[in-house]
Parts: sequence; structure tokens; C-alpha cells
Amino acid sequence: MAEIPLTLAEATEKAKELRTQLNQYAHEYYVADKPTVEDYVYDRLYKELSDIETEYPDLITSDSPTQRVGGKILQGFEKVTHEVQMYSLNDGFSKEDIYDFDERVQKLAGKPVSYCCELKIDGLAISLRYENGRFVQGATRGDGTVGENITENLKTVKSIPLELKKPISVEVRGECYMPKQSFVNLNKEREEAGQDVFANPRNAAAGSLRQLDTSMVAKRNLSTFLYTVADFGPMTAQTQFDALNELSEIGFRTNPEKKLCQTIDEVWAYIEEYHEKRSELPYEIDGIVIKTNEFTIQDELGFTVKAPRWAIAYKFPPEEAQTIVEEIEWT
Ligand SMILES: NC(=O)c1cnc(OC2CCCC2)nc1N
Repeated sequence: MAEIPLTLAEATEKAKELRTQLNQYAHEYYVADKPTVEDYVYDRLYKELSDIETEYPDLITSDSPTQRVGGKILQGFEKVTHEVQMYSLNDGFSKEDIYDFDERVQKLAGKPVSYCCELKIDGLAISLRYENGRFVQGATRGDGTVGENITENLKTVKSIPLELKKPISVEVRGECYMPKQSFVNLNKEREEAGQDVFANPRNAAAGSLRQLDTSMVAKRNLSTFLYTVADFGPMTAQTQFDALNELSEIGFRTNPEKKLCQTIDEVWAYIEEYHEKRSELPYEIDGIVIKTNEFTIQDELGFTVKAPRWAIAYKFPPEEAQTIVEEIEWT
């Protein structure tokens, strides 16, 4: 039976209800990795909202899930200057490098230091700015000072919230990456279409975010892990570990494998643990990032021109990265 058309007032109310419900389901699926409904439930509500928006285009809002599919053809990417520089990391390649780092930090800090250890996601660094809870700008790292405005492309990345859980103004940074399985599927498609394949998931993510057709980006199944707060706004975390939890509380996807270590021996054990586990992860990592946990100590130690003195990236031996992807291709 044909639905009786809604009045504008009914449609306005219904659209708001559907948006809230759909955005909650999308958060559970793409951010929390804990979906509570089957896809068909989401799809049915999505169609209901899409039909209302077709009937009443004025009801379309920037945080409507229908805006995630892209559809804009960009002319190019404008430049963005990062108010807070996006630093890179000094690298370590051996156990000795990591223990030397600990010695330097303990000496500079002049007191016991705890470390927040994080998997080093092998993707593309991005910066996201929110005003009163709304996503207003997304940019690449570029050279650390000037990056490219890729806001429209990032709006199609489902794990990036268009609206935070609190109406706060913050700037956060993290990694945009392509999951291993999505990488394998994309290369299979490209091979069948006679196109060049991507060498690795990082290149595939970078290539996807450079697309000028935003509907292409929407199809690439990119995801994110956020790990830095550049502008805290009203956020209160005093340590890196708490900041990661606070990022998650306001709606961002953060990596669940983080560990707070009280000694460098614990750090080294964590490095060995994930050197073993990396092939089982659904995304590529190229090492482990070790950060002094307390922000007071980070402030004391500060930065060199390019990188913080209070962090180091332990890099896994590169040759294994290739094997990991080859193994995946045969599954
Ligand atoms: N690829 C990563 O997963 C990653 C990269 N960088 C950082 O922290 C840097 C950022 C600026 C100072 C410390 N953390 C990470 N987890």
C-alpha cells in the first residue's frame, strides 16, 4: 500500500529521529566495532530517511548519513596551515635504541617516567577540526606545517564523526588507513579492470584520499585511529593514556591495543608481543610508538625541529611487511 505522504512537520520530526538512530547504529558499527543491529535494519531506516530527503531536500543536514556517500567532484585541494605543527617521530631500530631513549628521557625528566605504548598504524596522518561539535575541516599532514584540505573526502570516511558526542571545539590528529582485507579486495578489482594495483595499504589509502571524486573515496572503506589532541578545548586529560580514552568518549575511533608501561622492560615486552601478533591484525602496522605518558613531562622535554624528545617509534624490520600482505593474498 502506498505510504500516505508526511506533512512537512511530520517529515521534519521523522527525519531527525531517523538521523539520530542511523548515526548511533553507524557509530556502533564503524567506531566502536560493536554493531547492535543487522545491516537490513540499518538499510531500511536509511531508505526511509533518503525518501524523506528526496521529498523534502531542505531537510538534508550536513550530519545526515546520506551525505556519507559523497558525490562532489572537487577541482583540487586547497592548502591548510596547521596552527599546531604536525610533528614526525624519531625512529629506533633495535632494543639498544629503545633503552638509550629511556635513559635520555629519565635523565632529562629527572624522575621516574611511565610510557604510553601504541601500535604504529601504517596509514596517512590527518588532522580533524571540530567547532561546537561539528566536523569543519580535515587536512593531510603535508610537510607538518602546510597540508591539503581534504574535508570533503574525509566526510565519506564512516569512522570520522560528523558530529561529536559533546558540542566542543577541538583539533585532533590520527591515522587514516585501509584495512588489509579492503586492500586485497581493491587490488583484485583493479587487476580485473586492467588497472595498476597499489603496492601496499598505505599507498592505497593515500591514493584514495587524493581522489577528486568524493563518491570514489566513499567506496574505498577507509578507517581511522585518532591518537593526538592538538587543541584540547575543554578536554581535561593530563596523560596520553587518558587522552586516548577521552578521544573515544567524545566519539572518535582509537586503537584498543594501547598499553601503559611503568618500565622500559615492560615497553620492550610489548614490542615483542606485537611483533608476533602483527600478522593477525586486520590493519598494517610498521612498528610501535612509545610516548612519555605525563603531559607535564612532555612539556618539559619539548620538541626538536621535526620531532618530540618524549617519543620514539620502534620500527619493525621492513622485509616482513611484504610477507604479511602476501600471506593475506592466499587466504
Ligand atoms: N602512526 C601512528 O600510529 C602514530 C603516529 N604518531 C603518533 O604520535 C606522534 C604524533 C606527533 C607526536 C607523536 N602516534 C601514533 N600512534
